[in-house]
Amino acid sequence: MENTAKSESLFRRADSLFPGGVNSPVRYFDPHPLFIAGASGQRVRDVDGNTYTDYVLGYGPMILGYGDPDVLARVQEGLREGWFPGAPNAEEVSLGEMIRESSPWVEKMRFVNSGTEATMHAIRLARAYTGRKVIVKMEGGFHGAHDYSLIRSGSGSLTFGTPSTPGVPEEVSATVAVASYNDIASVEAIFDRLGSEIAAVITEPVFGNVGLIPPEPGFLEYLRKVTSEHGSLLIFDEVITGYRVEFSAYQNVIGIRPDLTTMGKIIGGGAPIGLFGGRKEVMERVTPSGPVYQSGTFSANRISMLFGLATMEKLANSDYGTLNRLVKDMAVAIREEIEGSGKVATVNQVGPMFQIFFGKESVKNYRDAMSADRGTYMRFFRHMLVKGIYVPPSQFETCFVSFAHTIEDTEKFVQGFREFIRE
Ligand SMILES: Cc1ncc(COP(=O)(O)O)c(C=O)c1O
Ligand SMILES: NCC(=O)CCC(=O)O
Repeated sequence: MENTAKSESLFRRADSLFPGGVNSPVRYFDPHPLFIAGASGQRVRDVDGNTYTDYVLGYGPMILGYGDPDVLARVQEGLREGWFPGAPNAEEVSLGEMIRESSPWVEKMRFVNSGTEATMHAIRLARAYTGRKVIVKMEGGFHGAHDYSLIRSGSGSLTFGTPSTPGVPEEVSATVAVASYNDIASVEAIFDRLGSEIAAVITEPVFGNVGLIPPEPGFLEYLRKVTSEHGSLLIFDEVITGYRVEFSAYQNVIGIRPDLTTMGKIIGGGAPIGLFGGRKEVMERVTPSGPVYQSGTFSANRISMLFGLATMEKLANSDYGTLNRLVKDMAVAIREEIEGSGKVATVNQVGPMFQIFFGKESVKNYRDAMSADRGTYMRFFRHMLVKGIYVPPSQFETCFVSFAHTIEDTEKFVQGFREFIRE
């Protein structure tokens, strides 16, 4: 790393305030995280003045890059009217309409403040609607940090070695059955045993919290079929994938209709947001139109709605095809570097998301990801940081590319990778 004395000093203060010195565990890395002072386009600048081309993008929301002038102007204009929470506003209607027009299977929705809230409420709603208790989730699937889903979960809960965290009552964990992503037989076995008790299957359509893993052909189709046959709901957690690959939820890219969808990240343009939505008859069970309680002081607050609206309006006119091609070409170049080096590694890529795994020929499920060489990944992370490139400080996150990234950026990334893999 370059000189990071100011980050180090801030971390010392932070460490006395926050557990582990951070306000979310995924931000931590040894010996201390970088404190970011500013960000513009595809780059972030730390408090010591070092700049990095960023492939973290705030863990996903910043698909336009940072400080987009059109978003900023729109939000500044809107904020002149104030930033009141706790009352309906015109912006929530416009954003909701925009989402339903571009993701029509989200017939009715509710805005919340995070992806965690979104999946928590979606799960409760599925249980209420079906009158059943059991939730099926995928091993390594991450749906936020609440009790219902922190069971053999991904992201920071893997990185920090607490796959089933202390503090979750056994009674809650006992209502969750864990299957394997991309493994139809593992889902089938659970339905054979518990079919009539299963309220819902929840999964990320593209796995993004054990690194990145695309769905194998037929897997998501099978989830749709088996849930329909058993009267269970299918929940797609699109907190990462919503509006990532095209201007729509990923469900429309693959043509599979879930009963409920959760979103977050991009639809709030970098301000706190979450959404759960889906079939009208299911969503109408939510208070006040139905009995399933859900509320929030800051839900659909005007700041998040303004950021979301400005970002989504811009995304509606953005060329996802070019972005996806840029990242696909980058993945091809990385693959060539791996082959040329004679080393064992692989890269998974879907649209503007990718992740590299060392020591594996291919990564198709959670077990593959877990057996990748995490030590080498962390050495790669540090190597790239020295080159001025910031990738997530964990094997179990996904690299994101924004509309602000250029071919020069991706070439520089590939060059950094080449130096590392040949070393
Ligand atoms: C798929 C998925 N679901 C849910 C969440 C939780 O979202 P949040 O961090 O906004 O609570 C995340 C990421 O954090 C995620 O990747
Ligand atoms: N992929 C996991 C996340 O994006 C979580 C971010 C956080 O908890 O800070």
